[in-house]
Amino acid sequence: MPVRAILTDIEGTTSSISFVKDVLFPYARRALPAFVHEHGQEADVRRWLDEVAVEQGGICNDDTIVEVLQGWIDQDRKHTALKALQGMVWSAGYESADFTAHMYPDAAHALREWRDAGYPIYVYSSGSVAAQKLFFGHSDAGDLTSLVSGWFDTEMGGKREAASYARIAESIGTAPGDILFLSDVVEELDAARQAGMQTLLVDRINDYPQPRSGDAMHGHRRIESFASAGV
Ligand SMILES: CSCCC(=O)C(=O)COP(=O)(O)O
Ligand SMILES: [Mg+2]
Repeated sequence: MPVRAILTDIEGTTSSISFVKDVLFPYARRALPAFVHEHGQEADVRRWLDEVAVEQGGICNDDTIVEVLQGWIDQDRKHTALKALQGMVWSAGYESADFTAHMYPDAAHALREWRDAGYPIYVYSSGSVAAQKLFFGHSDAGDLTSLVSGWFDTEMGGKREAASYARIAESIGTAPGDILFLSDVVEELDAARQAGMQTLLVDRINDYPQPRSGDAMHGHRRIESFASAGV
């Protein structure tokens, strides 16, 4: 089937899970208390803190909200409010050059090649759109934001729900069957395939030392590098 557009996940796909778990999450965990203290009354921050407070049964203390958020970081919850706040916190880390975002060289190379060949590239990650832009803008391979035609986060819906992929296809104006989605998570690929997209399972051997095979692949073609995508 021809491919007309590429949609990619970030963590575990273009970039290592360990960078997110060992650098980004601890940074956000440490920086959250001071960030909420300094910016908690700004409308775009308050909005998310209030959402957490209401969801937790009406907490009225910011320190408690911070503890809830830190617990969610420890559990790797893909909650839209947490992801929005994490993006704001990481901004300071990237800007002060505390770290750059990990990007596999094969991913950066393929994204450039695909873009040069005329394929529009889109990103769909649980990280907020702002966090995705920071990530691609401060990657090990330099600023890659100009390669990306559009960014999608969980405001489109959960990554394991077929409806989210249908919404993304509609938003970019391309038939689902012409879109190739790359991810390390089989359940995300199942949802994308249910919406009609083509899929590739990315097994980064640093992240997945036990390569998925047989039944664990759910019939998705498996690659270990973007160089083998065959686009
Ligand atoms: C791009 S922001 C940092 C990663 C992150 O917070 C996250 O939850 C990534 O999830 P993904 O959907 O890219 O696997
Ligand atoms: Mg992933």
